[in-house]
Amino acid sequence: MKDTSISIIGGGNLGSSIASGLLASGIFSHQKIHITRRNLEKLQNLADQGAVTGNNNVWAVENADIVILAVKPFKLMEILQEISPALTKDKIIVSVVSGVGIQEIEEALPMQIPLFRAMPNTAISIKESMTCISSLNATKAQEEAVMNIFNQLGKVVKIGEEHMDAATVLGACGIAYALRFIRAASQGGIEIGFSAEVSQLIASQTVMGAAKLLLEQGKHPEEEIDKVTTPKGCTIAGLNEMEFQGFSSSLVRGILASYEKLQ
Ligand SMILES: NC(=O)C1=CN([C@@H]2O[C@H](COP(=O)(O)OP(=O)(O)OC[C@H]3O[C@@H](n4cnc5c(N)ncnc54)[C@H](O)[C@@H]3O)[C@@H](O)[C@H]2O)C=CC1
Ligand SMILES: O=C(O)[C@@H]1CCC=N1
Repeated sequence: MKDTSISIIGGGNLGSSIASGLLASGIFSHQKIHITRRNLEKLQNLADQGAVTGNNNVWAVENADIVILAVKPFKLMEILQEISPALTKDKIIVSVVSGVGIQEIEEALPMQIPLFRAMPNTAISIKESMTCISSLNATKAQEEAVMNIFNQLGKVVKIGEEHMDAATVLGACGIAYALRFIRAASQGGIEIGFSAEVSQLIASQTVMGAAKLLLEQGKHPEEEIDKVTTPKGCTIAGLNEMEFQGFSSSLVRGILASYEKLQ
């Protein structure tokens, strides 16, 4: 893909994370990665790594084979109108905007264009995203090309558009929930004697190990939990107290509250 150009419109939290992941991945030549934002100073770090930064969205789209839209939902229609004159049928559009359906985006476009919705999370900056993808008007080859990009930036799964809000909650918002778990566990660790630094290291590496046990061995969480819960031991005592305090149900209810916010 060294000759392919990619433009990210909206270099905020997610857009910049995507650019960082792309720069680290080597999928595209650095000078073929364009990123726009109104305040260019905030993109200096990406420019220092060789990405092309700017605030001209039309130029960025004209000079792109793949366009990633990463602005806030309320800005999306305005941006689509702005870039419409620069769009051609051979460009691929990928929206990472939450809560705006693929049909709604298509209706705002001047012609039929291969259109994707992708829902990554901010770990895309270190090539560890979970990205869910759906598409409209795309050929098999275009689908493979887009899946291949996100596959190199973490894990990717193709989903029906109707599941995109669920993907937003579980994957994109989910990283915040996982981080809050780590933060809370670290605070517990400090209470029982560790420094903040050591506590965070233990909590973070433990979560990574737990996730890898499931991802690499395809195990069910309870199977792995059973290996840790010694009869009359401290693990089951902790787990049962957590459940008594609503641990699992607070997560399920939080996920539902997040999902309802998108409806
Ligand atoms: N932050 C996250 O973890 C995730 C965000 N999303 C979606 O990604 C989109 C972006 O979210 P964030 O990065 O968090 O928001 P953000 O506010 O950090 O980024 C949006 C960026 O767009 C820029 N922008 C505004 N108008 C512009 C224009 N006319 N031309 C160029 N740039 C312009 C803003 O200056 C800002 O830097 C949202 O639609 C959000 O729903 C999706 C998944 C995860
Ligand atoms: O909280 C939000 O609205 C956005 C969407 C997914 C992650 N952040």
